[in-house]
Amino acid sequence: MALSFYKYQGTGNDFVMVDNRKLLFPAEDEALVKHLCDRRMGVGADGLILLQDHPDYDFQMVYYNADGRVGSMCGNGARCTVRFAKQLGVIEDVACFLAADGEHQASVERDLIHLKMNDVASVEKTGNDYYLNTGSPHYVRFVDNIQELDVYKEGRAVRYNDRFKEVGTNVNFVQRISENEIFVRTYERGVEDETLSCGTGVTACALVASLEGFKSPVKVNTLGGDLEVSFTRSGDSFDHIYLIGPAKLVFNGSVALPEKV
Ligand SMILES: N[C@@H](CCC[C@H](N)C(=O)O)C(=O)O
Repeated sequence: MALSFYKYQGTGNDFVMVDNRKLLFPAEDEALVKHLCDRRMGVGADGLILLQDHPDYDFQMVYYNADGRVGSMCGNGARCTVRFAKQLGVIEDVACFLAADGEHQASVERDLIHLKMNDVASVEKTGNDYYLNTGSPHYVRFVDNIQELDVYKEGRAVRYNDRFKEVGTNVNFVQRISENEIFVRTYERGVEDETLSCGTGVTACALVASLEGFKSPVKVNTLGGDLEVSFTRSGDSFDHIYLIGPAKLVFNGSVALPEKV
């Protein structure tokens, strides 16, 4: 049996996308999702996303990390899903959809997707670092040597420390580039490696940057490309948060499904 899929990437965070409006995908099969995300034995991706119908929304996105487990909110994946929905004719240029952390609005504006993120009620300061949830949990640390940093080693040290080893966290490293520009590298939970960008991570870092004097909008450079985050801040609470950036179709195809072991 073969599965039709589309491969999308949002600033290098890449996803296997499946039109699951007929609900034919075995959504409980973690081993299958992990196989499809495997970069040698499968299609290869940071995650897998099912686009599904929903009675109250234009569509619902179901996100899985590359480890096969259902994940939390995926900002880059959501931007790719909006582009995918437009490609399928499910939407035109605006969308109201359901994700793991609730309802999101989005719009397609030429080659950029504008995604409204959920409000952030507070940010925890821990030493010189920060911890917050932008739909997924993010630990944020400012550094001065971001290009030389061993993100895998330093990210895993936080992700598997006594506080986070059970449920995990994404770990972001931030360097100031100019008065309103930062560079972000992310070790991603559930991928268990550095990804070229992480949308909820970029959002978290931009909000934290504003606690350190940056003003909205914050330009965020990542290894996979550039994004922008705009927001309204009141103390350490944030709303009207938008993650803005490109999302592109890379290829589509069909993949043989492994025989059940
Ligand atoms: N890459 C995603 C984040 C996906 C969820 C994350 N791996 C987690 O498990 O928290 C993004 O673009 O936000």
